[in-house]
Amino acid sequence: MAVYTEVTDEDMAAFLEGYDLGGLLSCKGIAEGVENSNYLLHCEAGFFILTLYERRVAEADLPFFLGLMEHLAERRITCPQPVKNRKGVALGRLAGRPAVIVTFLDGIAVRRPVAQHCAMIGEGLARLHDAGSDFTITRANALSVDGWEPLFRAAEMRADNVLPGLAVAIADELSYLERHWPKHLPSGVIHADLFPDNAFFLGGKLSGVIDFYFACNDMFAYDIAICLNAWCFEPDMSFNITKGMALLDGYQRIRPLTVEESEALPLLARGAALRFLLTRLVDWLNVPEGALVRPKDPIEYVKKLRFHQQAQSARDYGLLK
Ligand SMILES: Nc1ncnc2c1ncn2[C@@H]1O[C@H](COP(=O)(O)OP(=O)(O)O)[C@@H](O)[C@H]1O
Ligand SMILES: N[C@@H](CCOP(=O)(O)O)C(=O)O
Repeated sequence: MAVYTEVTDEDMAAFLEGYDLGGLLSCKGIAEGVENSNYLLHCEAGFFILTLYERRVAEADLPFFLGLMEHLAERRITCPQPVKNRKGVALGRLAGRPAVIVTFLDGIAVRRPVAQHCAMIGEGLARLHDAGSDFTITRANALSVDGWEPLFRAAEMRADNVLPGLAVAIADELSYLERHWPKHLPSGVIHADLFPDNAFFLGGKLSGVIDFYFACNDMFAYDIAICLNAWCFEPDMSFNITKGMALLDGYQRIRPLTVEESEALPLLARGAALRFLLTRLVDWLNVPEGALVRPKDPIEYVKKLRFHQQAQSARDYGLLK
């Protein structure tokens, strides 16, 4: 359960007084997520999500995230919308943290995606990339290759307690990726965390996308690589090429990949696996005392990384052309 910051009833009531949402009927800490503190608010005006931004979200980046959600919604991407208070401002402060209320999205996040979900997520991702093309605020990816070394240093001394030999394996991979990371692939606004828990489905269709707090400007194909990692492995950590094919086909129905993007896919998949391995490792080793959170398993991403390290080409992910 991700609640790092508790909010007193008095503080909550004072905060909500600034909004036109009617009385608070109930407020529950949300069991999913690992990054921020989230509460489900039931107000007289309906259901809302209250997010208190925690350690990985820089307050200066909030105009990018909130502006992006508004921009995407104007281009028919269903995503949460920041709710403005009576002064017309969405970003507030609660219990010492930056805080925002967003609209609640209906839909179900699938626990065990099948190929059809992967096809829809591929298509949805490409639509999101297109919709972001005229968004004018930019944000560098703080968790791209330059951000991995500091994460590794924060976990290096204790990495072998999680898995013997892990520190050396990460150091070697980091050094390889730093030398080979591509620089000139097509780029734009990417979601950067489009995992199954951040995509909702309703009536057999992708109904909405949430959690834009890693969104940034980076390579489109890197976002695809993140999704291949998150959506196309089986619980035994074998890669399901049928799901990979579905995701890549779905994406290319909207935005075909360039030859350079296809060729870079195995390398980008390695980078994406290392990125999530590192944040999970750091979080696994540093659960804040008293926080209600279930940290995610870093070893899952060690296994995914091993698959990518032996991949020869994009064909190993189901890319046929
Ligand atoms: N706008 C929303 N509508 C409906 N549910 C939401 C919304 N935002 C968050 N949630 C719920 O809260 C959970 C945690 O949100 P998420 O943004 O993933 O947290 P974190 O910032 O910690 O990654 C989600 O898995 C989902 O169940
Ligand atoms: N997707 C990340 C963790 C952060 O995302 P959240 O949406 O689950 O809070 C991972 O799986 O490592």
